Formats: sequence, structure tokens, C-alpha cells
Amino acid sequence: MTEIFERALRYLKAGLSIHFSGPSGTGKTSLALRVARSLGRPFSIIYGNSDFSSADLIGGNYGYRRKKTIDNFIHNVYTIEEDFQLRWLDKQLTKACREGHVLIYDEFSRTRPTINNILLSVLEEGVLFLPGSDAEKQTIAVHPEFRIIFTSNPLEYAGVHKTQAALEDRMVTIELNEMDRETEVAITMANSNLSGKDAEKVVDIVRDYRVIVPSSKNCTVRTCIKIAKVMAYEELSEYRSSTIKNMVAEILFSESRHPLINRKEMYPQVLSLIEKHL
Ligand SMILES: Nc1ncnc2c1ncn2[C@@H]1O[C@H](COP(=O)(O)OP(=O)(O)OP(=O)(O)O)[C@@H](O)[C@H]1O
Repeated sequence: MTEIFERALRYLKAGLSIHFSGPSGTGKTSLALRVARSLGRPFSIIYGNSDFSSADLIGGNYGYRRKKTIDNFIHNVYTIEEDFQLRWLDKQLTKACREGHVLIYDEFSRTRPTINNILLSVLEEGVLFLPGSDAEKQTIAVHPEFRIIFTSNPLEYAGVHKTQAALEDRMVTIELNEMDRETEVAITMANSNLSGKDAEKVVDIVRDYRVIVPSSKNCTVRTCIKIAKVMAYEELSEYRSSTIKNMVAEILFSESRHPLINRKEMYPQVLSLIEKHL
């Protein structure tokens, strides 16, 4: 992870855009935040989704104006003028381009590719085109300190669109792989008050669960953290109680809601793997 962090920082300092790609829970967003902080510039984060529009990225014309004019001589006489006057309001991409901020575009490939096309000229020519009538059209020269960090899940995840080649060409993609056991233990400990030994037990439960349950790719280090938080709150003597075992099973199952998983059928198997480690 440290090496990836170093490389990411160097790409960004050299003026390139980067993209952390990998399965859920591999630490893409956390890493993007760490790297963005290290650049020492203001940063913001946006989350791609299928409903995302150009206006959500760049901004739009919004506005309503209400004006009250008070008569200078007769204090209770005033006039109110109301009109709709559209005013342009920047959204994060435009703001970041103007002011040289770092923009984290999390899960960018969940946004429809046509919406993300606006980024092509930003990344290649360093210009952002804002829409409007011919007279109003604005071209913003992108600030030299502007940087963008993309993150995405692989294509097989629900709701992920294929990224257009032209956009992929304009970023450096860094692949993050599933975490090894040691990293999962360290992250579980860092995010809960659990000791190393108990964090290992939790990680082993989740890792074994992934082996026996199909389609459990949502069972990530996030699942380990949830279980660890529950256990950190309990006395050691409670670990083997049926309440705790059921809670652990419940957390595991809730991360893998898949039509193929018959919870009732799998329950004894999952319970025995929990007992094996606790
Ligand atoms: N270096 C780290 N130190 C501490 N906690 C971390 C670290 N990396 C990741 N985590 C924790 O692991 C969990 C998963 O990380 P993160 O959300 O960054 O993954 P992701 O790859 O962006 O997942 P997704 O694709 O599902 O959004 C989070 O709870 C995060 O706080």
C-alpha cells in the first residue's frame, strides 16, 4: 500500500490524473483521500451514480430573486420586486477547475459515460466548456494545480458502465487487489478497539465465509470492521454466547444478500465456522 501511495502521489505531482480500480473494500476511497490530503490543496469528493447529470458535475442555472425597496420618507411604504433571474452556480468540477482543487470522483464509472465526456477536454486540453447560448458560452482554463483522482469497481459489479477508451487514455489506472490477511487484520484493528489476536479471529471468520458462500464479494474488510466493533464492545466471556454468534452470522449474511444464498440451509455451516474461530 505504501508503494502504491508513493506512486500515486508522484503521478499527481507530475500533473497526471489517476484512477484506483479494484473490487469493493480494497481501500480505494481511503487511499484517494490520503493521497489528496498529501497534495496540500483543498479537495472535495463526488460520488458517481446512474442519475448523475452534467449539472451535478459542472453546475447549472438556478435562481430566484426577491428585492424589497423601502421608501425613504414613509417607512411603511415599500415595494417588492420578484423575478426569476437565472444565475450560474458552480458544482464541484467547475469549482475545482477554477480554483485548482483536488477532486476525488468516487465510483465514477457508475455515471453514464456520456456525462463523463465533459472530462475529456478538461484532462487533455485543460479547458472546461460550460453550456449556454452562443453568447453566454464560457470556456474555463483549468487551473494548473487542478487534479482528479478516480475510483471504480470492476465491470462485473452491478451498475458499473464500461469506461470509454478516450477517458481511460487520459488517466493512469492503478489496480488494487484484494487485501491479504495481514492488511485486513491491521485495518480491522485500526478501525475498532480489538486486540491483534481477536482481530485475527474476526478476519479468519470472514475469510472462511468467503470460501464457503457463493457471491460473497461484498464481504470485505468492512465486514471485519463491523464484527470487530461488536466484539470490542463485549466481554471476552461473551464471545461464545449464542447471542454474539448469531450477531456475527447476521452481519455476514447481511453482506451477501444474493438469491442463491439460502440462509436457513447455510446457517449451521456458518455457525460452526464461527465457533471454530471464536
Ligand atoms: N489504510 C487504511 N487504514 C485504515 N482503514 C482503512 C484503510 N484502508 C481502508 N480502510 C477501511 O477499510 C474500509 C474499506 O475501505 P474503502 O471504503 O476505502 O474501500 P473501497 O475500495 O473504496 O470500497 P468500495 O469499492 O466498496 O467503495 C473502510 O472502512 C476504510 O475506512
